[in-house]
Amino acid sequence: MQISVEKLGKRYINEWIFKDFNYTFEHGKGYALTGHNGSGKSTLLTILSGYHLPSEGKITYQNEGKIIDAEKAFSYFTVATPYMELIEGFTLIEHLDFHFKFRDIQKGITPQEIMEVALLEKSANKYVQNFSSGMKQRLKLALAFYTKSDYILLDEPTSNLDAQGSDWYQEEMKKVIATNRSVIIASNQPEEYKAFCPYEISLTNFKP
Ligand SMILES: Nc1ncnc2c1ncn2[C@@H]1O[C@H](COP(=O)(O)OP(=O)(O)OP(=O)(O)O)[C@@H](O)[C@H]1O
Repeated sequence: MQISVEKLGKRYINEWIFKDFNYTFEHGKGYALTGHNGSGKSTLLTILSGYHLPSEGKITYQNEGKIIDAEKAFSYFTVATPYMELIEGFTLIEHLDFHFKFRDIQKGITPQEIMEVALLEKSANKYVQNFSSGMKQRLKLALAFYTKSDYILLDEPTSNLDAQGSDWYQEEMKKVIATNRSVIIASNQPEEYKAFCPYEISLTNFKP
């Protein structure tokens, strides 16, 4: 899928966060959204995935030359962001069973394998609300990596991860890149994106 963004702007009350943002995101490429705290990286991710509306401008989603309705574009994305809520009242296995009912998962991947990949196999029957923040982050990332999607959107992906978790992220991202999907990573930590995102977009440049 290609995402074309024209004259995009977001304003909260009287403050423009960014304005006149024009860009085309191509299939199979890696993009980093950088910029100072508050420059709008997370906000732009939420707008690209259709979770929030822009204040002005236009986003066009196209797949193999065909326009995709904005309302249907969400199925082309997986996200691991702070605004993506896990279902706290489910155990891990219940959460995965629920997720598998609603989204297409990468071929041949089972709930058990997601647990193993996310280093959570000992927590199958633990309630998600009792997970540590690092465990929640690994679960979010594993769901984003192993659910079928054209675009993976990540917001500060290694926040809450320890050294082992950060190494795990690096290894999983290498596999993601090899599958020819697009990734867009909002981050100010070069180690989270440098190896995977040849294209860097600084939102600081779009502050009016
Ligand atoms: N719902 C909201 N209402 C008002 N202002 C908001 C809202 N959401 C975000 N903002 C403001 O928009 C600006 C951009 O926030 P955003 O979280 O997108 O920045 P960021 O670049 O991701 O920051 P950080 O690097 O700190 O994560 C900030 O000034 C923030 O206070």
